[in-house]
Amino acid sequence: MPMQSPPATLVVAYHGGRGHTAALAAAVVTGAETVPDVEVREVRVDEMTVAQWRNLDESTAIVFGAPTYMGTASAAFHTFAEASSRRQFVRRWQDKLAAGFTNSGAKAGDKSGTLGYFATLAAQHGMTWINLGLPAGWNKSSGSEFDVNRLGFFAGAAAQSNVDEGPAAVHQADLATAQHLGRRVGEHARVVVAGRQALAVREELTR
Ligand SMILES: Cc1cc2nc3c(=O)[nH]c(=O)nc-3n(C[C@H](O)[C@H](O)[C@H](O)COP(=O)(O)O)c2cc1C
Repeated sequence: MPMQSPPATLVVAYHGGRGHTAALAAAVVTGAETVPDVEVREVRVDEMTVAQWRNLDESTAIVFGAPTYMGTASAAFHTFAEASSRRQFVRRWQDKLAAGFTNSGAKAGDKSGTLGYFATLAAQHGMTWINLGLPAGWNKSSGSEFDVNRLGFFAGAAAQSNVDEGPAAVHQADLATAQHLGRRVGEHARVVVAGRQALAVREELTR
């Protein structure tokens, strides 16, 4: 008889400055919500409560997000990351899945610094990094700025928003890329939960 796995839980933990990164966070949530058996939450890392820390502690996957400021994640995100060291000391986030997304004003804008920082944070916690899993878009004559992964990042989802426009102008290709990341992490989280449960049952049966 097929076994019902408990739901996986995915938390999008982000700092949004003027709203562009928040729009991307919403897109990650939308993508993750398309995956069955995955519960999705969003927390703003500059407004953490005890309950939200608990959400992170109990999650299967955490997707980190922040605007790129001065070539790295925003200071508010770094404050959250430093606060997470209490979890790191006791390996509380060990073996969770992790991924990341960022927005910047320039097309490149040193966003790799931010995505690389997220991956390092994940590694310090012993988390497993999920990359974007998409080829580069907009890199051939038949391509366009509306290609998914139009900016050609691989470590995570990267977006560019003009500094003189509001969050409503976040590029639709970047929103689609963020949705893809949410779906991808959700799918991996679901597999991890189902796999762990199957292993536990097998070990129980062979005891
Ligand atoms: C303090 C500060 C530093 C910034 N540094 C960068 C940068 O290094 N690279 C870049 O392309 N844009 C930079 N920007 C532009 C922001 O990345 C961009 O406005 C931001 O991602 C918008 O997202 P938000 O609305 O979530 O803040 C910077 C903006 C600020 C305020």
